[in-house]
Amino acid sequence: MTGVDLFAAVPTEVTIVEVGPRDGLQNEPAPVPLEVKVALIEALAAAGLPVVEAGSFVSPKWVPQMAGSDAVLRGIAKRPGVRYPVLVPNLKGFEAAYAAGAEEIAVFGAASETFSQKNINCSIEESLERFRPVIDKALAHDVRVRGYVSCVVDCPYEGPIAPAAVAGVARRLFEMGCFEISLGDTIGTGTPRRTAAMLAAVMAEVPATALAIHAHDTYGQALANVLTALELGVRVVDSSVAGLGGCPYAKGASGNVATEDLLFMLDGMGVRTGVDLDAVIRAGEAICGVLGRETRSKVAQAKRG
Ligand SMILES: CC(C)(COP(=O)([O-])OP(=O)([O-])OC[C@H]1O[C@@H](n2cnc3c(N)ncnc32)[C@H](O)[C@@H]1OP(=O)([O-])[O-])[C@@H](O)C(=O)NCCC(=O)NCCSC(=O)C[C@@](C)(O)CC(=O)[O-]
Repeated sequence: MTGVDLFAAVPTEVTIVEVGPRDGLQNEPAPVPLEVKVALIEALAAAGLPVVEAGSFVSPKWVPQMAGSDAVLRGIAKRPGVRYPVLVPNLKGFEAAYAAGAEEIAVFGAASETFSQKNINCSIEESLERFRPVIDKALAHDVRVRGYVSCVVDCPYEGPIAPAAVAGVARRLFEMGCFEISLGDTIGTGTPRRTAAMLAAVMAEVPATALAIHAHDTYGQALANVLTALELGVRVVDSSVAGLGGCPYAKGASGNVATEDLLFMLDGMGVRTGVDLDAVIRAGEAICGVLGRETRSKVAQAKRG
């Protein structure tokens, strides 16, 4: 095997999208104070993370943890060159996000009908029709739009999801003007071969350069799935500091791959990210201290000794 580089296709540079302050904190049982959210976002940006998801402009009746995202967005001392996207489900959310200074938003759909109903109270088709004016308005105001697709491998209600269904939703969002499509393995049941099959179907519709992988680590498969995506040409990876999170509408789902663990793998493979692992570990310790919980990052645990 000497001379064969198994990882020749892995990009030399990867962009990490830190989703902990949104995907992580949306799932906390107790509300997290504004100043804690602001401090977390600022610490993550200071660690070199180029994209830090800062909140969600959704109904506070549905996700009370994300109430006050306008104050968060206004409260953070924004660093030049760092992006602070927020989730937006409809025009009402866009108006509020734009008024709070959002320069990037993310609309979020699903490849599963039942998950779409449970998460955003409408069918996949209705959601796409709802996103269209949001995307149009955002682009008219020079606001970039990312698109999420949930349940790209399995749905907590329907079971396996056909790769073609994922590809169809991803293509529609891309055609509507999303610059990037983040593919969410919401309940973390994907394994590398299934992830690769899903990606192959999506890549027939959307270029790899416009894709991100969003892997929850519920079954310990996240890093393997991320590496699979990188080998197939994906260059953007979502992750969550301390592995915080889950989805309120996917019972039992745990957090994304921990940013610390992702960084340890990428650093070890010589892939550039521009992110300081030790600074992320400190940010993770700080938020876990406030939340009164143990980090889910194996690297943070190991380094603590
Ligand atoms: C989409 C809706 C609003 C539909 O919810 P609905 O009940 O069908 O909406 P509605 O238009 O009938 O409005 C109901 C009430 O909500 C209000 N409302 C309506 N819109 C907004 C808004 N934007 N901001 C604030 N308030 C809003 C609206 O004003 C009204 O208030 P009322 O008259 O009853 O007082 C609701 O289902 C919702 O907010 N869902 C959000 C669910 C969510 O945030 N899920 C977690 C994020 S997705 C995720 O985590 C997965 C991901 C992205 O990480 C990837 C992965 O891992 O798979």
